Amino acid sequence: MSERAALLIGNLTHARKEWEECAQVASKLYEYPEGGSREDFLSKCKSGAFDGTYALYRSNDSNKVTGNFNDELLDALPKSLKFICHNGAGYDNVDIEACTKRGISVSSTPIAVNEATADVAMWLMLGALRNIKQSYQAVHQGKWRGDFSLGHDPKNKTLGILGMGGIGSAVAHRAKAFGMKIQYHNRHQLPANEEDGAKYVSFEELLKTSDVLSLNLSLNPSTRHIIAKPQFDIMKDGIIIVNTARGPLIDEAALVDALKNGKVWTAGLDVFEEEPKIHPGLLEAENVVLLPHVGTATFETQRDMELLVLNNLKSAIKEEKLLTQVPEQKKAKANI
Ligand SMILES: O=CC(=O)O
Repeated sequence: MSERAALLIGNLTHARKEWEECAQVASKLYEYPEGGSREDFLSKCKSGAFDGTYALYRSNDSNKVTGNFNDELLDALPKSLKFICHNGAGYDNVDIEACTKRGISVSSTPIAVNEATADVAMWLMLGALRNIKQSYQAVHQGKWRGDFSLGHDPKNKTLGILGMGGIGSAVAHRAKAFGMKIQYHNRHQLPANEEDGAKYVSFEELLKTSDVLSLNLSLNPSTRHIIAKPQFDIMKDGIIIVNTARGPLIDEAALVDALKNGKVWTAGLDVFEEEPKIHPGLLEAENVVLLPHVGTATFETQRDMELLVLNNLKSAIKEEKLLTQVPEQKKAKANI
């Protein structure tokens, strides 16, 4: 077997020991910890510092350092690279088509993220239903209830889920326990046994008839700004928007307008169009609940995600296949 080294880009917090154990299957372990820069990373790659790398682990936060995995970066990586194991359910910062063209397989971390992200979606949904920001701020400012107004119950409200994958289904499961009626839209209807009573509707019907809309789909060129002014225009007046998926799914400026003119009653957001920058209209708005992209930020989930990435890495080195390869590549398998 030719050399099969592994490269860790970014930090591992919960599964350090398991990473070190990868030395049993990899011919060598390289590390490029956080703290560098894209320029530095590219020059190390070009100088041969990671030669022989066959599979790499890419932490989600390392994107801040290396930037997106695009043509430029893929060209600089060692030619021996065959597998990219990305830590994150979303992988919009990896150019999958460019990887496929080079014969590089990519995995992400679905499943491991489902429960924690769905918990945060419910937290934001309940917060938005109660328009919690006003009373939360008032009590912290010593104003007791302040300019208090009543919220809404989830019970009997129609929750529209855009993207009924693992996270969407976990949101549906939780929302049902709160008495919500669930409808969803996907490119394809799920088999009846996976719908768990949720109603499949068209995208337009979802927008027109939902009281609360939860975004649980991935970001790609065809879903960027899937929610913009024309979509807000046909929604019910007073709809509530929850986004725990990716910020650029929503045209943030259009959301700010819709919050101002009352089309959207409140919103609960964990993700933003230009993270970590947040549209000033959202920061100022009294009717939004904001979190700084912490959907998967629990000890248990972070560890599960790290372990899943490492299991992908080990499977790549030992068996030349990934456990959770991204779906686009499964379709384009012929090219890999
Ligand atoms: O946003 C978090 C993830 O993609 O896992």
